Amino acid sequence: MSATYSEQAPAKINLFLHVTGKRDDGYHLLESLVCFTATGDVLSGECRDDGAINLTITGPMSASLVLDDTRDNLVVRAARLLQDESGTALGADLVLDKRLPVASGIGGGSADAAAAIRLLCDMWQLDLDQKALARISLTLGADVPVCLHGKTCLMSGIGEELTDLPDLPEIPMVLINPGKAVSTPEIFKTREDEGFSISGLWDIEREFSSGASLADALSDCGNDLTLAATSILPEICDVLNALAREEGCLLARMSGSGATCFGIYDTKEQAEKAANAIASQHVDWWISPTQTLCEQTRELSNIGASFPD
Ligand SMILES: C[C@@](CO)(OP(=O)(O)O)[C@H](O)COP(=O)(O)OP(=O)(O)OC[C@H]1O[C@@H](n2ccc(N)nc2=O)[C@H](O)[C@@H]1O
Ligand SMILES: Nc1ncnc2c1ncn2[C@@H]1O[C@H](COP(=O)(O)OP(=O)(O)O)[C@@H](O)[C@H]1O
Repeated sequence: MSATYSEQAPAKINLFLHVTGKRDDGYHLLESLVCFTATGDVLSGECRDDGAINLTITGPMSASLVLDDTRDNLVVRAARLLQDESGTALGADLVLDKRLPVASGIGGGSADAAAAIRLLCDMWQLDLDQKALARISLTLGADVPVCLHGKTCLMSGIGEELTDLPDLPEIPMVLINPGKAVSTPEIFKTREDEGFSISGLWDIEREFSSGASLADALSDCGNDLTLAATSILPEICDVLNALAREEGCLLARMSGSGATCFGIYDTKEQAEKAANAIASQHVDWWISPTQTLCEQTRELSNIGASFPD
């Protein structure tokens, strides 16, 4: 029996997201402080020697994806690109435990693609250089390079320029999605008439010892896609208000192109309490109390333990 490999696909959070320009090909230039959370999908797999790539999708959010052709799934696309690049004759039976809401601004599909790259490079013992991996990841989506990087960083360009930042402490958070997908291209199109933010505002050397000091610095920034997203899905305002009104909330903001929003809380207890209180009023919302991944917790999660449900 062949060994089972497993990789975690943590949700990506855009702590701030500024749109700083637009390229001739229509892609937008961004500047975003990105971190990752202990909430995420889990990808596992076994090696095949016939080159076939099979994907089974399980988990609470699998219904949003199982009806799609799995050939279009970012996990399978990542696997095919790695096969082409490396020339390997190996294949894989992959299982994606889908826990993150789909098309929700926390990069679930991108995180899965990045997890597939990590898992298959390990399983197939590929020795591809960083340049090849960066190229493959960007081909899969603008958010895939940062998910492959997997560490707190400042993301710029269209998503391919990554600057490491001092690690964040473990910050208590609540993630909420109102249960409705939003389309990233549509959000960018809707904000067409809005101007651009200035780049270079974030002090890349600044260190934060607590969620409070981070939230304070983040209050000078924002998410430039919020106006467009709330005009398409006004429920996002309800989510932001629900997060902000709970005790201990230091900041409530939308991630990416939405609709998932995050609240930063002073303590873990306050985050848990807020999540429970909001869940009792909104049974159809996806609500996840969590925390940011920092160096220490990331090392622990690499041991192979899966994310908490
Ligand atoms: C907005 C962000 C912020 O982190 O997050 P999400 O909302 O997806 O989580 C990302 O840039 C999304 O990255 P990703 O979802 O991989 O985007 P892609 O598949 O490459 O592009 C989808 C579409 O979004 C628009 N797009 C995306 C990225 C970018 N820098 N400029 C753009 O204009 C383009 O219209 C593109 O056709
Ligand atoms: N493994 C996957 N998980 C989620 N979405 C996927 C996956 N593979 C392909 N997709 C497609 O990618 C699109 C963006 O999904 P996702 O990455 O979840 O969005 P976002 O980056 O906004 O959180 C969806 O429309 C979905 O159909």
